[in-house]
Amino acid sequence: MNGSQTLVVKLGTSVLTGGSRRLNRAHIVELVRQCAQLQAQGHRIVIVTSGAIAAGREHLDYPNLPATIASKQLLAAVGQSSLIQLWEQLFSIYGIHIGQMLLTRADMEDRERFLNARDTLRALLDNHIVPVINENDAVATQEIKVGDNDNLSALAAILADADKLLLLTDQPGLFSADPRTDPDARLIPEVEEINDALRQIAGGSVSGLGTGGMATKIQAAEVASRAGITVVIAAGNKPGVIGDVMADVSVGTRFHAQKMPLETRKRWLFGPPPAGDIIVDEGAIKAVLERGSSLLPKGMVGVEGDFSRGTVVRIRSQAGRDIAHGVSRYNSDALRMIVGQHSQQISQILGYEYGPVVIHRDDMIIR
Ligand SMILES: Nc1ncnc2c1ncn2[C@@H]1O[C@H](COP(=O)(O)OP(=O)(O)O)[C@@H](O)[C@H]1O
Ligand SMILES: N[C@@H](CCC(=O)OP(=O)(O)O)C(=O)O
Repeated sequence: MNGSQTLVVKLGTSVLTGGSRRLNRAHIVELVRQCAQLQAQGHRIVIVTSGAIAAGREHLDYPNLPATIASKQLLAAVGQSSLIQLWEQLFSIYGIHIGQMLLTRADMEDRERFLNARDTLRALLDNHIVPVINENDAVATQEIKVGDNDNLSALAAILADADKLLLLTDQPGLFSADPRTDPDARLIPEVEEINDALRQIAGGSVSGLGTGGMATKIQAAEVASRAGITVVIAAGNKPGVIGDVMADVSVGTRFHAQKMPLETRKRWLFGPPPAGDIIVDEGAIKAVLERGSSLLPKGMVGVEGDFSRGTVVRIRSQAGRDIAHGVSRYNSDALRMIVGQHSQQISQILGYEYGPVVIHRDDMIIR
């Protein structure tokens, strides 16, 4: 549908519990209703949900546990299942299916895992299933976790190729100081640029429910806005807030998406030097350079080097000309088997497939 947008909605523990010790079902169903309405209009919605730890506490009737990481992981393991059941129940009221994705930082930093997560997310969205994402708290160690769902939602927004990221919390937006402690704090409606002065006004969470407060929301806004995604921080209990953000009605604090988003997104994928070469014919060079096409197996004439799926490789001509660099959707062994073949043959030859293209145009930088 024309004008269809992808929106990632992050709901903090503060929103899901309404500041109480239990999940506020009546409030969550209202947010689900807004999401269902937007999905019916052709938009794509991704939910990033906190609340597993709070749900675990509620489910186990507020147990007396030592203040350790293991206790939090225990609570998250118990609570995540109640939490996902709740999302499932509430979306089913509107006949919408959900798909659970539990991620860690490791899923974003390893290229192959990044691509796998991105494929799953896209497949869910293509099939009108709402992805419901949380950090995999039960297994995430200090080294591999994102640590807070604000930053996780920014990564999810990049994965989903989102237009907008909405961080719903218990305040109307970002204030000039923490409104809980400073009665003179004013709402900041627009942020053009995130700088040190702005970072300083954002404090941590004082409610004891959330993780990170406004500080992690600003970090998330920085990551997402640099990737060309508009970010809004707003109150979860503001009537019609999700629809307002989708319709660009002024609400909460809006961070402008930065320019040249595609290149920034691509750069996020790149970094290491190419791990191998894909040699292509003249037809493929024309398609890539003149028509901005993805690279298909048909245009390949050879593969050099050993690399895994998700690795950055060079596309070059038979004469050795550097054409483009891009993320290969297949490993080098698989590519050697499908050199020169039609895309329809891929699954027959390999016994599996990751789609018809070898390197997608969105994952490619022309040299
Ligand atoms: N400059 C600020 N503007 C608004 N809120 C702030 C600011 N600095 C700190 N905060 C605090 O951040 C809290 C929201 O973050 P947090 O408790 O982590 O909630 P969530 O569960 O929604 O992520 C607010 O309740 C507020 O006390
Ligand atoms: N993953 C954790 C939430 C972590 C988090 O960032 O919480 P919040 O600040 O409330 O968004 C959970 O499900 O309890």
